[in-house]
Amino acid sequence: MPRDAVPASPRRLSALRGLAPFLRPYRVRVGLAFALLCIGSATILVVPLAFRDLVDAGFGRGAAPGGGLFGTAGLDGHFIALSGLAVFWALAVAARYYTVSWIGERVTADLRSAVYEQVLGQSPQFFETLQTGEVLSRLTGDTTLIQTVVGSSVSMGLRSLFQFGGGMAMLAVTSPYLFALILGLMTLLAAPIALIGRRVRALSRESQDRIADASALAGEILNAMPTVQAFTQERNEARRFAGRTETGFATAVSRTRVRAAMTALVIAAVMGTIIFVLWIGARQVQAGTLSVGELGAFVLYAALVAGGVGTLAEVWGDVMRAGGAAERLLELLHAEPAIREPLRPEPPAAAERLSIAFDHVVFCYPARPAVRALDDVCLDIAPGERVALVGPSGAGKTSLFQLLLRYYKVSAGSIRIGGRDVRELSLHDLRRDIAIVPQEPVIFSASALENIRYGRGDATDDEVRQAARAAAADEFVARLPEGYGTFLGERGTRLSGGQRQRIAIARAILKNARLLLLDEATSALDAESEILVQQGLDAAMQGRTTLVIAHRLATVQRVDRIVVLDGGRIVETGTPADLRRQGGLYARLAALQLDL
Ligand SMILES: Nc1ncnc2c1ncn2[C@@H]1O[C@H](COP(=O)(O)OP(=O)(O)OP(=O)(O)O)[C@@H](O)[C@H]1O
Repeated sequence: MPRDAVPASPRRLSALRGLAPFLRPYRVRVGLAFALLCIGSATILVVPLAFRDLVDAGFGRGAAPGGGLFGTAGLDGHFIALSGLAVFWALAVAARYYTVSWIGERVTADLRSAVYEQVLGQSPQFFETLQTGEVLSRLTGDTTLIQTVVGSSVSMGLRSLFQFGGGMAMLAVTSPYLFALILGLMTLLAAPIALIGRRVRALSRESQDRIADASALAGEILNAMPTVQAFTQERNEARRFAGRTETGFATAVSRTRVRAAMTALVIAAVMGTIIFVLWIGARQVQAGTLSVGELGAFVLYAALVAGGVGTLAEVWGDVMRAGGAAERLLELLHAEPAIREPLRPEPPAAAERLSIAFDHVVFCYPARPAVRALDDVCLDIAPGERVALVGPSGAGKTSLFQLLLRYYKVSAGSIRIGGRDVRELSLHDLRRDIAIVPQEPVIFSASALENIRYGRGDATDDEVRQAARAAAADEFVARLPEGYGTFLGERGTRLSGGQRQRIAIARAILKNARLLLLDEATSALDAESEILVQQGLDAAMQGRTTLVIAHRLATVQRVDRIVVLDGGRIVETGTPADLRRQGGLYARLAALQLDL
């Protein structure tokens, strides 16, 4: 079901209350806005009275002495007073508009930042179930809805409510008979207009959904352009998009048709009522039971009431939609990260080199609780030792890295770094001690310099260059059009796979952490650059506890120990030479790869 089509429920509206903490810091401004709103509304309710006196004093029989709004002022006096009222009203409206919009923008900005910060603290498990596109749409679309409501709809609604309530009261005071007439006509016309209004709302939601469909399709396809072109699907994709746009057009047209009919009905109803009341009122004026000014004031109040009702209907729709938006945002805001920080974290170990210990570690991914990705893994790694993890695809090598970084909770057993259980360290301290080169390096849309500096924000330009040299990245970066200042494009699209990998290695070297994790760090490199990068990595591994995942066994011949994983279990450990002698899984893999 499209999310906007969810019917209104009290729960959705009460979600708006969850926004109160965001308004609280600005309560003085909120109070000011409310005061301005009251002043503005009161002023507009006085205008028809002034109008009545003006007409009666100027053109009619003259106001009763001392009975008008401005006492016994003459025609000029009335005009001056009326102009004064108009200026005052204009100023009050402008001041209210500014204050309320300011609050709306401020609250939206605070809400966006708060939600974003909360999302950044979530563990990877969170992103497995919630698509990033969904988070983005909540951050932009839903916050904009709330901005509309806080920054204008609520004040418009309150103003219209005042206008409606005040107008009705003044109508009753000005002429009870005509008021009763109008009330009767309005009740008669309310039902058909409300019915059509509901249909318009449903259709406009539908047309929004159709637009969202089309842009979702475009988003996916634009991200996959090389594939689309390689399979020469441009025409098909254009047709698919045009199809969805057409559906959107058809929905929009049927909405417009209903809306046009409704506009005709509303105008006819409002004008009909006014003309009818004017007619009856004119007869009363003729009969001398009503003054011309009173009739004029009555019509003005009737227009105010009609305007108020129209705005209230519109605002109600906005408020309902904002209720849904608030619900979705608060859901993100109150999402508890699956990985909890310890209440009283231990300080990290002080040693220069850190040991790692996996103690009977069992691990199932939350998405597949029945499958053990790691099964009773026990592994002690001495400080400064270099250990290679090898094994077939899906054996659980990357999962070990994920657990070291505490992206997930172990299902059983424990992991210690430098003697401290990872659960007792703060996530910040734990991850500060780990430099990782992931399987698929991430390049940000920034310069080469900034991309490497991501490893350590306070590194000098010289330190960045040194790290780049160690990762054999210096030479290719220097040849880029603007050297280190070259913009690398979104997701690093302007680099080759091997170049991306070297940037990631330089970043990890620059971080200079006590543990180094390499996940197939050199898989995308040609033989020549691999030798260069390997030299850089060898330098980086010096004196550092290092875990290397490698499929190509040639790259891990110089490590201290090889651990062979299969189906989530450690099946062999030893030096490369030992393992070949044992004639197990490693020996088979080595025979395939090294002895060709
Ligand atoms: N997020 C996840 N949710 C559920 N299962 C997962 C997830 N990530 C990995 N797995 C599963 O866990 C098992 C181990 O995966 P892992 O990535 O650790 O293997 P690997 O040895 O690193 O493989 P490769 O060498 O291909 O990278 C695989 O069967 C995989 O399908």
